[in-house]
Amino acid sequence: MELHIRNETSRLKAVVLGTAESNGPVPKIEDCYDPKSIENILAGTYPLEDDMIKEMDGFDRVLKKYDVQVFRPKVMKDVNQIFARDIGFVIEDKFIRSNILPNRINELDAINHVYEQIDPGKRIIPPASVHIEGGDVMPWNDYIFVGVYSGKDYADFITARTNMEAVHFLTKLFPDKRVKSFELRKSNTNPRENALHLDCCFQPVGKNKAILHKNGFLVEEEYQFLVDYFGVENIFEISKDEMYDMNSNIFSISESVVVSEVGFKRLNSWLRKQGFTVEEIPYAEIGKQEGLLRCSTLPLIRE
Ligand SMILES: NC(=[NH2+])NCCC[C@H](N)C(=O)O
Repeated sequence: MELHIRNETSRLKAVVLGTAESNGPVPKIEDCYDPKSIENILAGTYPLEDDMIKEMDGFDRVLKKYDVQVFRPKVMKDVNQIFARDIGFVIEDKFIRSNILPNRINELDAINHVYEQIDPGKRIIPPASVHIEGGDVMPWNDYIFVGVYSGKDYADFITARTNMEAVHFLTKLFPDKRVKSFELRKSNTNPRENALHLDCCFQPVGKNKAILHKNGFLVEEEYQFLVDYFGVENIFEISKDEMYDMNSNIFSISESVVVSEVGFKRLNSWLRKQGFTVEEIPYAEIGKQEGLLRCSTLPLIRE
């Protein structure tokens, strides 16, 4: 397989889509690794496997409608394998294995059938000191945008998944790219104050537009860099509640086609006004685990 990913929006050819099958029983609070799952468990609203399978089937259908080759992970018993995004990622022709949260380590083996099709010389395994998850990594042409948390209390945050070592690692691995990091706001307890990954508060769409949530960023100048880079007229700024609902986590099939959640009324109407084709699907049950459409995918080949 010839991998090729240069950005977030070029025409998608092949992707891994996670699976909600055998997602396991409702987790114990102490086994959760994001505050939104905890909130839903406490409220008795944690999503049912059947509902999540239906949502992911709907996503699969849209991808296939656009002739995208869709790989699925091998189903592992009682393992949450919905968020394929985080277990590895592709930049240019390289597949980088994530050093993911130890709670999620089993998820990696499930895509061995894909991994084995990749030229061994293009498989990258970062050293153990590099903490990195695909949700924090966004190739954007000459840039690689990376969400990080570098506070001294990093180890206290199960919601902090990517460290500065990861930024240095990517800088060395891609000497021709500009690696730009963004400090993200973390909370283990309040999902409205937690940018779990960079794609929970930012995502480029189309050729030159972006969805953005200011409060997800800890450093004002870093947020401002994105506003200046895309231009304020090309930015769709989302509210705290919209970030909580994961509006920045839609998914691009191409520069003109996006998959979005059916409830994202304000965002979807903005996207249509900008000329996008918006494929709306229900995905709010998956959203209760603090991940959405981008998080469920691991793009392998874009044009
Ligand atoms: N790329 C993402 N934003 N992924 C979301 C992952 C959500 C999952 N509950 C976790 O905490 O790991």
